[in-house]
Amino acid sequence: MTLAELLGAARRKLAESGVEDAALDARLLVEHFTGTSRSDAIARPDRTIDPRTVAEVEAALARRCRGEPVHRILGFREFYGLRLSLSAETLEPRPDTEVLVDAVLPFMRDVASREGECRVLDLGTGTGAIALALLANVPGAVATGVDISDDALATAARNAVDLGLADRFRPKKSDWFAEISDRYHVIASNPPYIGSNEIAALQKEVRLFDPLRALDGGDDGLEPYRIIAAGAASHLEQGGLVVVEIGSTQRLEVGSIFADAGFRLVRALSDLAGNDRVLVFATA
Ligand SMILES: C[S@@+](CC[C@H](N)C(=O)[O-])C[C@H]1O[C@@H](n2cnc3c(N)ncnc32)[C@H](O)[C@@H]1O
Repeated sequence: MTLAELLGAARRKLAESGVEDAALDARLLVEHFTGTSRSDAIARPDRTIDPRTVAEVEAALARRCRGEPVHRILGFREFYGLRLSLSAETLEPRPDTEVLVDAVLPFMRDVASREGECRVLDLGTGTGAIALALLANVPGAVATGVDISDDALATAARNAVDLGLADRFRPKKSDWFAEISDRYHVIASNPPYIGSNEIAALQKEVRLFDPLRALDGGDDGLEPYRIIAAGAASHLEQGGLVVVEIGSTQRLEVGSIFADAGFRLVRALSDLAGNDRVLVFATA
């Protein structure tokens, strides 16, 4: 089978199964398993693909047709220009979370240049996405990535090594602040924020393949914010910031949870679709 034939067959199979981005997903899977690039498809469409590789592509397409997200099949996803490995207990990092990184980078650069170091605590680090993106962009930063999942912490640690950031990243097992005693200039978190009874209604790509612990924010989806707001003041350096990702309908509720804990809202940012997505707080 040629590369062009394989690409065409993959596109058709995904489209017939109702996969939304059939052409893109087909290309990503074919390129990954054949070790080819976009330009190979143009410059060498007649290149022969061996039967074993075709079988690998077919197995990957079958997984995608059953609803498994394309990046789970690939085993990695790009976040803020960084290639992050995924594992069973890590959330697949989402482009919307890049807004959170943008929101605190200027503050972190200021702190690092003024004080020589900027310390970040990433609560619920998963793949390490937030912490590692911040470290990659602020050479004077150091980060502690907290998670309750050993699998996620192992993956975050591996990603830090792969990206050459391991000397500034400390993975730490903790139930939110329970094992944390230091103070930080930035406390960042993209916590689980879906209400427990809303999980069943999520798209199957999310419901079946993102870990429940990364999604479930308790009865009203706000429980982690209550814990983070309650513990933030005693873990924040003077003049520091708390930055959290929120669900698109949670701005007022999360705002009042932090206000009750003694914080004022400094900035609210929207995601790429214009939904409320990130809130930045400072002590009132
Ligand atoms: C929505 S995911 C965010 C992952 C990553 N920060 C990102 O933005 O892609 C939430 C993370 O919180 C972690 N988590 C859930 N409960 C926790 C707890 N009690 N203490 C610490 N981390 C927790 C989950 O394991 C998961 O990795």
